[in-house]
Amino acid sequence: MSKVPSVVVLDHGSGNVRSVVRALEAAGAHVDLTADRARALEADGLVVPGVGAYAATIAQVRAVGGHRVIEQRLAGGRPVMGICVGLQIMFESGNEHGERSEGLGQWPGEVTRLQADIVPHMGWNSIEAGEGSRLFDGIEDERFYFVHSYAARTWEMERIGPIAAPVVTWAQHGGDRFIAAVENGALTATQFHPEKSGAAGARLLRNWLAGLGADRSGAHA
Ligand SMILES: NC(=O)CC[C@H](N)C(=O)O
Repeated sequence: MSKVPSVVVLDHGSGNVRSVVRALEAAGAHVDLTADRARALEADGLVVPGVGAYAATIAQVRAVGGHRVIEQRLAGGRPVMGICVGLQIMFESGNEHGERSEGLGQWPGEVTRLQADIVPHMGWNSIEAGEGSRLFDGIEDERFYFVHSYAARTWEMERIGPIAAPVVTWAQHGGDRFIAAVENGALTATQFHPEKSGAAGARLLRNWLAGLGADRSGAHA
């Protein structure tokens, strides 16, 4: 019998986390909002949400030791999901208001300002799910809610030998194309807010939870 997946939402001082907690609970997870290292390592899944500036967010994540927890989880193939700035800090760096900040470097490339007449990109938008995506399985109306002025606008990570290439999902705003989601083994991230994206967002979170392999009882058939 598979148990209810346990998820830690990393409490690094960002706003908007309560809606992430509620959305994950509605999707069927037991959720803790904490920065406690042991609990963040032990949970079936770790979610790194974030709203606000890149520099402040990465500083907050480092201040609670989140960067070490993320590294340690990913080294052991334990799932992590980044949301909004939580996606952005997974890249090498971010450049907001002329301030360049070093990110966690899980993916090469820099997060830069959207090149569009209307910024921030705020509202519902469609996405082009990457081939082989599991995150968007079963989601017919692929429209999600975005609130951002910066984005990863290029994908520089090539396939590395037998290692499967990450699945990258794109979106467009004002003629500018940017990364809307990445599925890279244990690391998943969305630029949009699944917790604000209605039924599509709820299904996406259920899809992510389903992949957590919550049954860690060892009683594999
Ligand atoms: N929603 C946000 O906090 C936006 C995150 C980031 N500062 C951006 O503008 O892209």
